[in-house]
This record gives sequence, structure tokens and C-alpha cells, in this order.
Amino acid sequence: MSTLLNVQNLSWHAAGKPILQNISFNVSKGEVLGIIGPNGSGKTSLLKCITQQLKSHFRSGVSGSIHLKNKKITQYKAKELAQHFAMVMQNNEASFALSVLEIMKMGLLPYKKLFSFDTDHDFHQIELALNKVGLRYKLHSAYHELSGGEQQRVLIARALVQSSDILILDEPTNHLDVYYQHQILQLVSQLPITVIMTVHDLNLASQYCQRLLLLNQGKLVADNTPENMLSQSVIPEVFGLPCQQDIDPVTQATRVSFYLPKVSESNALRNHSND
Ligand SMILES: Nc1ncnc2c1ncn2[C@@H]1O[C@H](COP(=O)(O)OP(=O)(O)OP(=O)(O)O)[C@@H](O)[C@H]1O
Repeated sequence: MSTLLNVQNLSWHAAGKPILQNISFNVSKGEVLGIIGPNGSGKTSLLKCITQQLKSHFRSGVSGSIHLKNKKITQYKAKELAQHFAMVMQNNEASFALSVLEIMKMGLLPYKKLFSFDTDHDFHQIELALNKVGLRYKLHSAYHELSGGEQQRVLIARALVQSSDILILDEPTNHLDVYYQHQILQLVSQLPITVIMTVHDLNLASQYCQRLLLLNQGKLVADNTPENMLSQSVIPEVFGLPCQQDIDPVTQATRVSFYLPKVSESNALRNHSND
């Protein structure tokens, strides 16, 4: 598979502390890559650096290089980046009183010229994408009146309409019930595009990602297939909990179960992970 994205020695310092430290990896075309790690380990920051979402005053703290299709990411214009990356980030919608249709139309903006009109084809694409997330019937509803899970599904549908090369999802299953967690992850993992997503649920990550990056304290500590990643001792070390690994009898995916240890055992693990 050809390399689409190349990240070399990426570091980001902000507010006097290192947020990301010397991170290097490649993403191949068509890969479904999951980024896992404890709270505050740098998952969202990594997505923001890759997609050039850091506010301008933070950019001076970034070092290393990111290449998209062999071209430095900083050399892309904002509109070009919007054609390459479709994103669903956390807490990023100021929707005011927009309808679902208006939110969806934003997904088509990277391809529109100033003052161009919406076409029947645009409308059809929007309907198709909403159908995929089970929300066609909400087309004319007010976005801010939808539930958190419905809003998340609209944003995912909007990312589908954007039809970019790379889909970036920050905790896509946040707010979703178990049916839609699986429905959405199956949908995105079967798209003929590259997907990079942060996932807290390691078993969902194992089931739907082809490869996992494990971050801890801003460092990339493992880069492996789900099977190999979840069987490593680094998992209980980084998450500070003992775990047991087995194979899900239905999906055949590698599965991990965590359990709370006795207090003394738990402190030993936490201390070890912070060494
Ligand atoms: N703009 C910023 N200025 C200062 N510190 C920041 C900034 N953005 C993130 N951080 C810090 O960087 C660390 C990593 O944050 P980040 O949101 O990337 O973690 P995460 O792995 O996505 O966490 P979570 O699982 O809780 O969503 C945190 O300690 C956070 O407080």
C-alpha cells in the first residue's frame, strides 16, 4: 500500500510543557488506523497537529514534519486541506439555529465556488449520507434540538458527504448507543478511504481498526496490529489496570477485559506507568 501520510519526529510544546514528543509513523492509503491511550495522552492533540487545526499562536511550538502525499502539510491551502480531510472532532459545533440540511451542506463547501448554487446531485448526496446513519427523516429538523448521539451521527454523515481521502474522527462513538457504535464504526471501516480515529474502547478499536497507535504521556509507545497490541504487557502498564486477553468467539477479534485490582496492586501499576 502506498504511503499517504508521513509523520516524522512530531513534537508539540504548549504552556511550557511537552504535549507530543518525537512521534513518527506512516499511514497507508485505505488503512483504518486507531489511536488509543489514556486521558490526556495526546490523542486529540495529534489529530489537531496532523490536520493543522492548532490555533496560530500554538504553531510555533510544533516541530518535526508532516507530509501528505509527499508534500509538506504546511504548503497546503486551507481549502485544499478541507478536500483531503473530513473531520468530526469533539465539541466543535456552534450550530446556532441551523437545520440538519444546512449543517450537511457545509460538507460540500470545500468543493464550491463563491456564490455557486446547490444542485439536485448535492441534495441527493446529503440524503444518501443521512440515510447511512439512519437520520434521513431528520433532514429539516433543527440541529440543536437533536440528541447528542443524533448530532454525532449528523456530523459523521456530513463527513461522508465531504468525500475526502482521509476521514478523521475524534472519539466517534462518544454519545452513541451500542447499536450505533457498531453501525457507525462498521460503516466508516468499510469506506474506500483512509480513516484515522481516536478510540477509548479498546475492544471496538480491535474489532474495527487494522492498526493501532498507543500514546502515553505524549509519546508513541506502540504501533501494531490490534492482535499484537492488545496482547502486550504495555497495555496494563499504560492504562494502570491488569487485564486479560482472549478472542471474541463471535467476531474473532482480540478482546481485552480489565479488572480493578486490590489497592496495593493498583498503586504499583500506576507508579510503574508513570516511571
Ligand atoms: N492548547 C493547549 N494548551 C495547553 N495544554 C494543552 C492544550 N491542548 C491540550 N493540552 C494538554 O495536552 C495533553 C493532551 O491533551 P489531549 O486532549 O490531546 O489528550 P487526549 O489523549 O485526547 O485526552 P482524552 O482521552 O481525555 O480526550 C493534556 O494534558 C492537555 O491538557
